Parts: sequence; structure tokens; C-alpha cells
Amino acid sequence: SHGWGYGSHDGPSTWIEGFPLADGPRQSPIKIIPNQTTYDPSLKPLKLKYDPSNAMDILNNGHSFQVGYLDETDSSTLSGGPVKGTYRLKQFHFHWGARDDRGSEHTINGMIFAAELHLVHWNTKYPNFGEAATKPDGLAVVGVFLKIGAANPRLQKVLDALQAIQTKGKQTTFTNFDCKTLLPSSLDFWTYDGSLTTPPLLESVTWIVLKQPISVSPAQMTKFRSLMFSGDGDAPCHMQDNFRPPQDLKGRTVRRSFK
Ligand SMILES: CN[C@@H]1CN(c2cccc(OC)c2)S(=O)(=O)c2sc(S(N)(=O)=O)cc21
Ligand SMILES: [Zn+2]
Repeated sequence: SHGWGYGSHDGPSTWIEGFPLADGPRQSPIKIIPNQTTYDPSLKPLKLKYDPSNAMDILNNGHSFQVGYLDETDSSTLSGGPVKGTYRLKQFHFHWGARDDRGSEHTINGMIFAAELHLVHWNTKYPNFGEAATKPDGLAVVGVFLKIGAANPRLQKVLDALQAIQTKGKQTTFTNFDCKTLLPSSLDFWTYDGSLTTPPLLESVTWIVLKQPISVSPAQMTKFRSLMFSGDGDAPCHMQDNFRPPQDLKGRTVRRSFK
């Protein structure tokens, strides 16, 4: 596939060469400026139902690592919030920095967090993920900020699995994980129409960014950075700064679920 990455020669500023959507009308991430968002009382509460037995594997895909879920049934789903219908969880992954003062993709009043968790779901009105990913209402991604603070025990099982997937292409089983435990206590959110933040940058994502961050410690961040972008036998290149900077809002409205 078209080689893209986060380095100086293949990073976000070069993506437009292979992916013209890069300067499209609904690109992600964006800067969220809370006092410029619109409270929408018609937004429903977010309904997230995750079955731990659907967790299947953990993979280093050379851009991030992702935990893949079985998406053959409606046992791990997102509904309510800004979406109509039912969306199935496909995978979750993270973006993070080389240092604790950067790493998130969305920002809040310009504040950058150390990392950002993305839970990727696809609309079951379409036959499968690949079809859904090409439709304007095909995907819904829940974004959760990771803020430097106390160590987060809920992350530990994920972090402990990283030693088995250090290099690009490595995959191992990862089962019985309740990703609901990664969510903050409040499901208050901002929402807007956006895109994948990685190539192919498809403009098919309803973004649902939670207001409340979860915590992560500096030592836990070091574990994220122990991963490699590079494969076995390549020159080692630590997986860090795998985030796309905020993109132009281009007239979009950002709604919020809370007063
Ligand atoms: C590499 N891109 C990630 C993997 N995926 C992927 C892989 C192949 C094709 C494709 O588009 C059809 C998507 S994905 O859809 O699970 C997502 S969602 C997403 S984010 N940061 O916007 O939440 C990053 C990725
Ligand atoms: Zn992501």
C-alpha cells in the first residue's frame, strides 16, 4: 500500500500527494474550542455496550497498535449520542507523542494531551466495515484523551501485551478485555462530522470526543514509546508522535451534549 507515516519524508504534510482528501471539507482532527461549540439538547445519551469476549487480538500495524474485536454480531455496539442506528466496535487504538506534552490529535482550547484513545465503530446499515468506511455516515469513532497523572491500572493489561508486538506486523491474541473500563466516568461529549485521521482519510466518521480525560502516568507513556514503527530487520524507529495535527474546520459546527 502507499507508504505513509509520521516522519519528515512521509508525514501528515506529505499525505496529500497520495490522498487528495487530505484537504477535503471534513477532515480530522480539529481544534475544539468549547465556547465556540453549540449545546444541542436533542442529542441522546451515548449508549456503549462492549462484550469482553469479543476482544480477539492486538496488532502492531506500523502506525499504531490496535486491539481488534469480533464484529460478526451486535454484542459490542455504540448507539444513541449523535448517531442513528447501531454501530459495531471494530478496533481501538491510540496516538501519542515522543514527550508527555504532545500526542493527542484533537485539542481543547489548544491544550494537547499526552495521548488519545480511538474506539472505531461501523454502521450496521452497511454489510461490512470496508463498505461502511466509504459512506458519510459509515463510521463513528469515540475519542478519549489521556492526561498525564496517576498510573491507570485499566491500561495495564494492554501495556503488558506490547512486549509481544514490538515491531511492525507483529500480532498476538488478546482476549477477555472490557474496553468499557478504559472510559471516563462521564460520557459528556463533543461531536462533529469528520474523517479518518490516517490515510485513506475517508470522510466517513462521526466523531464523538469525550470531555473527561482518563489518566496515564509518565512510566506508562514510556511503554507506548517502546513500540517500533519499523519491522524486524529494519533500522529501529520508535513508534511516537503518531498523531495528525488539527485540520481546518471549514465552516463545520461542533455540537456538545452538555450545558
Ligand atoms: C491505518 N488506519 C487505521 C486502521 N483502519 C483502516 C485500515 C485500512 C483501511 C481503512 O480505511 C478503509 C482503515 S481503521 O479504519 O480501523 C482506522 S480508524 C482511524 S482513526 N485515527 O481515524 O480513528 C485509524 C485507522
Ligand atoms: Zn486514531
